[in-house]
Amino acid sequence: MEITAQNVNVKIDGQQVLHDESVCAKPGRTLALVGPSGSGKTTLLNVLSLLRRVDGGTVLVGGQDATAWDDRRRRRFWQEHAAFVFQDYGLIDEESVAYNVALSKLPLFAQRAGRIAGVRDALERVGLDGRSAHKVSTLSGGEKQRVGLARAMFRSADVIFADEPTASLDRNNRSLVTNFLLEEAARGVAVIVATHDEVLMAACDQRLNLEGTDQGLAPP
Ligand SMILES: Nc1ncnc2c1ncn2[C@@H]1O[C@H](COP(=O)(O)OP(=O)(O)OP(=O)(O)O)[C@@H](O)[C@H]1O
Repeated sequence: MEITAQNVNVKIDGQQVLHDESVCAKPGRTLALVGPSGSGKTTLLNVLSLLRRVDGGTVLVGGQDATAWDDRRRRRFWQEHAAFVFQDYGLIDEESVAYNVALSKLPLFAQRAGRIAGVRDALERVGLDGRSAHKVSTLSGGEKQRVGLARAMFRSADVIFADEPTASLDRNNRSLVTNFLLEEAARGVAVIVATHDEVLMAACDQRLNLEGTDQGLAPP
């Protein structure tokens, strides 16, 4: 699913955070939003994922103008098409790891049982097999991040939004996240990632530098 921002402007507390930014994330490609701290990477990621509304410009989702979509329409997009790999994003601390991975995708009994093969596979891929019954509140920050990744694997989304997905991980787990994002792109997903991680940004095939020029390598 293609996600496009056209001349997007965002002001927060009177500060112009995004100024006429344009970018296009395509199915099967990885787009890295890069730039120094405070340059607006997370803000642009939130705009592209419809979590934040714009003060000017247009956001197109699959060719449709999504700029004025109401809450119901945006929720449908998140449920049907998107996966988020955000730190702590949407994890329910008091529920089990399996429940958090399968959230809203399985009948209740199956979520509770945590025995579904897809959940087990996803947890295995992120190195959390054996932890499925543990409460998320008992996990470390990096482990929680991997639960978010397992959830994204389980969802089979059309577009993945990832905010600093390798922060607070060790080298092995950084590679795991990077490989996952590349594999998802290889199967046709549009991957959009805000990152400071030079290895991850180098692995992406398009980069938007928010503090200057577009260094995109991919043709439009
Ligand atoms: N909710 C908010 N309230 C006030 N200011 C905000 C808010 N969200 C973002 N900003 C401001 O917008 C600017 C861009 O923030 P953003 O988080 O998008 O940057 P970033 O490039 O992702 O930074 P980092 O690399 O540090 O995560 C910053 O100056 C930040 O202070």
